[in-house]
Formats: sequence, C-alpha cells, structure tokens
Amino acid sequence: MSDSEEESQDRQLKIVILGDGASGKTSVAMRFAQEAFGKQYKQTVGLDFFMRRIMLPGNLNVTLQVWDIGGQTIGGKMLDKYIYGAQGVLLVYDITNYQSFENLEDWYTMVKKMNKETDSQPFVALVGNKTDLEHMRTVKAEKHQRFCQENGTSSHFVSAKTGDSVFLCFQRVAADILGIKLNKAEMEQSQRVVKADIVNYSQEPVTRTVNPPRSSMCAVQ
Ligand SMILES: Nc1nc2c(ncn2[C@@H]2O[C@H](COP(=O)(O)OP(=O)(O)OP(=O)(O)O)[C@@H](O)[C@H]2O)c(=O)[nH]1
Repeated sequence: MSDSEEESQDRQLKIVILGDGASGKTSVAMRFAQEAFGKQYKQTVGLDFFMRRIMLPGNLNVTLQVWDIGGQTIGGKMLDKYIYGAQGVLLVYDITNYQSFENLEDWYTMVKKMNKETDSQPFVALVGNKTDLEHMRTVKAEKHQRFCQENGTSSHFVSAKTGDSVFLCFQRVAADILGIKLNKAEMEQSQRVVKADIVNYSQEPVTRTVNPPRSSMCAVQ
C-alpha cells in the first residue's frame, strides 16, 4: 500500500434530499452520482438511493450516501424514519415554482421536529434548482437569501440539467459537515462546465461580434 493510501481516511455521510414533487431532487442526486440527466419526469415512490465518493482537502475520502425522498412522502408515516440519522439535509425547490419554495417551510418543520426528538442537528442547505430556467424564475434571490439568514442554512443555486454547481453543492455540504474549509481554488475547480444544446437557428452566414462577451464559467461543448 502506498503512503498516500495509508494516509487517506474514509468517512460516510448520510445526506437526505427533501422538497416538493418535481422540484428536481432525483435529478440533482442523479447528476451528482451518475453525471446524468433525464428530461422525463418519473415520480419517486418512497425513496431512492445514490452514492458517490469524493475527496476533500487533507486526503479525506468521503462517501456520500444520498437519500432521495419522494415529494409525496410529506405527512406520511415513514418520513421521520428517512430523515433519522442524517448529517446533512438538502431542501430543494424549483426556482420557477413559487409554491415549491413556500412548501419548504413544511419540510423544514419536519426536520426540526426530528432534531428535537434525537438531539442531533443535521446541517441544512437551501438549494434552488433549475437555474437554466432563469428567465422563468418566480422565486426572487432575495427571498432565498432571507430564508438562509433566518434559518441559518447554507445557500446554493444549481441546475441538474446542465450540471451547473451540483458537485460543488454536495462538496460544500460535506465539507461544512466535517468542518473543513474549502479554498477558492478548490471551489472553482468543482464548478462544472455548463453543457448546452447547440441550436441551429439559421442557415445564413453567422455575423461575427467584435469583442464577444467572455465568461470563465460557461462553455458550450
Ligand atoms: N430545466 C430543468 N428541468 C429539470 C431540472 N431538474 C429537474 N428537472 C425536470 O423536472 C422534472 C422533475 O424532476 P425530478 O428530479 O423527477 O423531481 P423530484 O423532485 O425528484 O420529484 P418527485 O419524485 O415527485 O419527488 C423532470 O422532468 C426533470 O427533467 C433542471 O435543473 N432544469
């Protein structure tokens, strides 16, 4: 066994994803664990599991066990059992669906109720999904930030469709749970390149822009 293998340590974290049906919980989990995305909506009945091992600074291997909870489980008998023992909770809403944001209060209440009973505090993160649909946004960023401030949660905006910031979200949550600080370079490295479909609008010759706008975070592959 090499020195670096001997030095590496393994940790397991249980991360639970909660939020309304169709807010994109399965898609976020699938993007993180399998680098995949499906356009077709398939409701999660009960729950699904995903797993991915990541490395955090300090040669720390962390296996994230992601519990993707079906949106219909709210009010059901099993929900508190699913949340039990979680070190991290992602509260996911769809930025184009205001109701999905409002309903997070109910989801969060369930988490807090569990905490009272078990005396353990999971780390909670607010995740606004579907940022590729920014033009259809109905939940203002200020509302999102206010929720984070009032409830002491961390703040994330992701797109399961393009993959934008999904890995970074899980990485930051894992680091926060374990009390590890990620530096700017590590976070930038985790920013996924945004993949977009190429749309051929016209067959006419393309006119070139002088000094086209530059972005260091977005590229079409
Ligand atoms: N445009 C866009 N669509 C997304 C995104 N994430 C998910 N979707 C779509 O939203 C729909 C619902 O996604 P799911 O991941 O199944 O939602 P869910 O929250 O797991 O739903 P339940 O299983 O009912 O709890 C699907 O059609 C997805 O393709 C995203 O980031 N952008």
